[in-house]
Amino acid sequence: MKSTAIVLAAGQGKRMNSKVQKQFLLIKGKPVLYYSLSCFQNSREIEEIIVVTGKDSINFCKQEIIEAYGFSKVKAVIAGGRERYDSVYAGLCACEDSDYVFIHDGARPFLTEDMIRRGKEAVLASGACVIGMPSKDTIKIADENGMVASTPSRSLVWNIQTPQIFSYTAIREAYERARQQNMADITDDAMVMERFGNMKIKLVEGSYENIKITTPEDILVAEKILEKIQKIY
Ligand SMILES: Nc1ccn([C@@H]2O[C@H](COP(=O)(O)OP(=O)(O)OP(=O)(O)O)[C@@H](O)[C@H]2O)c(=O)n1
Ligand SMILES: C[C@](O)(CO)[C@H](O)COP(=O)(O)O
Repeated sequence: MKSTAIVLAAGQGKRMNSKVQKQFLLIKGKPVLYYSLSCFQNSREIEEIIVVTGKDSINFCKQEIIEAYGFSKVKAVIAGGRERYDSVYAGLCACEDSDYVFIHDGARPFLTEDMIRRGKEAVLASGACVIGMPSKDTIKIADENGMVASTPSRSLVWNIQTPQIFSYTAIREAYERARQQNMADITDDAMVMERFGNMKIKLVEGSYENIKITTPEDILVAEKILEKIQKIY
């Protein structure tokens, strides 16, 4: 059985507001993208990696990250699209003979082997799962006027992370159907499966440290997390 990691690094990083795209910013001397690639490279559960990046960053990625750090499982570095879901679709189209895909934000450096293993177990059992954590905050649903409409029970609310892991055939089919429709409000792959697929999605525990680097203060938080986990990369 072949598992492929699709690592997304084609975003503009507008909310980061930096000259260098956030996936290439350095945390303790290494690019953000390095950390998740390193985890997939060292994982026994992953056979190959596809990196999706901006058209203008393909050579940089190949030379300065994949060759420089010896990420031998990377099979292809391809151009993404305008939206995250376009980049995911490009990654899915680049897969060959994959049984399972781990779709991961390159902007989330701190996934772990344990998460990958838990995700693999869940996808083998159910065909679709997402990594996430129970919400620590109370969540409110707003109405169109910015007023509180309702409060879901916090015990049922999760914050969703990546990787999001699927049977390849099931997520590819869901994406093919979705692309015939309006995808404008789609923010993750589970939504594609929920709306256009045929599998129930298992929630699998990730970690509160599995943050997405989004705004400038996240880099400071990431440095602290890295100091804390003292991971040898
Ligand atoms: N067209 C896109 C948009 C996003 N991503 C990737 O999807 C992940 C999550 O997206 P997000 O954090 O929103 O990144 P950006 O789109 O770069 O950020 P922003 O919305 O601030 O521009 C990131 O690893 C990003 O590189 C991508 O591959 N292709
Ligand atoms: C996929 C995701 O990371 C799950 O939390 C998130 O939805 C990506 O959203 P973004 O707006 O592309 O950062």
